[in-house]
Amino acid sequence: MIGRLNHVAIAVRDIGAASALYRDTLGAEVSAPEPLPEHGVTVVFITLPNTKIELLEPLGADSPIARFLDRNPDGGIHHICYEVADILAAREKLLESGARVLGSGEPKIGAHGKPVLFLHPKDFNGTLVELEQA
Ligand SMILES: CC[C@@H](C(=O)O)C(=O)SCCNC(=O)CCNC(=O)[C@H](O)C(C)(C)COP(=O)(O)OP(=O)(O)OC[C@H]1O[C@@H](n2cnc3c(N)ncnc32)[C@H](O)[C@@H]1OP(=O)(O)O
Ligand SMILES: [Co+2]
Repeated sequence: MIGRLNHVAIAVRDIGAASALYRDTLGAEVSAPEPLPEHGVTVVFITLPNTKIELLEPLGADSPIARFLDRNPDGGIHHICYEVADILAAREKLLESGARVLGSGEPKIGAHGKPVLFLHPKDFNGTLVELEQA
């Protein structure tokens, strides 16, 4: 079902400082910050030769990453995103297997303009999984 690793997301308190670290210290290609109110985050993408790193800073009072940062004050790896060819077919198969699809269960449009879904970390070895339709 899953294909390429689309991105690894890191939750941060200060996306400006984290961007500067990747750009100036690690010499990476870093995008401008983009606020995504429907996801409760501001996002920056770092393009690597084989995948991307997604930096996430909380946006708004109900950000889904606020509690994560309370528990991990220095930030940390928040989720991994795998590509799937057909997100609705993937969802049906996962639900049949007993996995929990987060939120309403309906895909939202993600940072790349494509449908995304999230799977509960307790069902995937303690790792929050995002699926993005390729
Ligand atoms: C930029 C757009 C998009 C893209 O296109 O790439 C994005 O990536 S948006 C990214 C932000 N959006 C989301 O994360 C949406 C899905 N997330 C959620 O619905 C929630 O964050 C969550 C996963 C349900 C957790 O919510 P929270 O309020 O923190 O729940 P709990 O505190 O009750 O935690 C329950 C349990 O799960 C553990 N947990 C929580 N988050 C993670 C995590 N990121 N990785 C691993 N484990 C996690 C938490 O520790 C709790 O464990 P216990 O204490 O043992 O019960
Ligand atoms: Co993501």
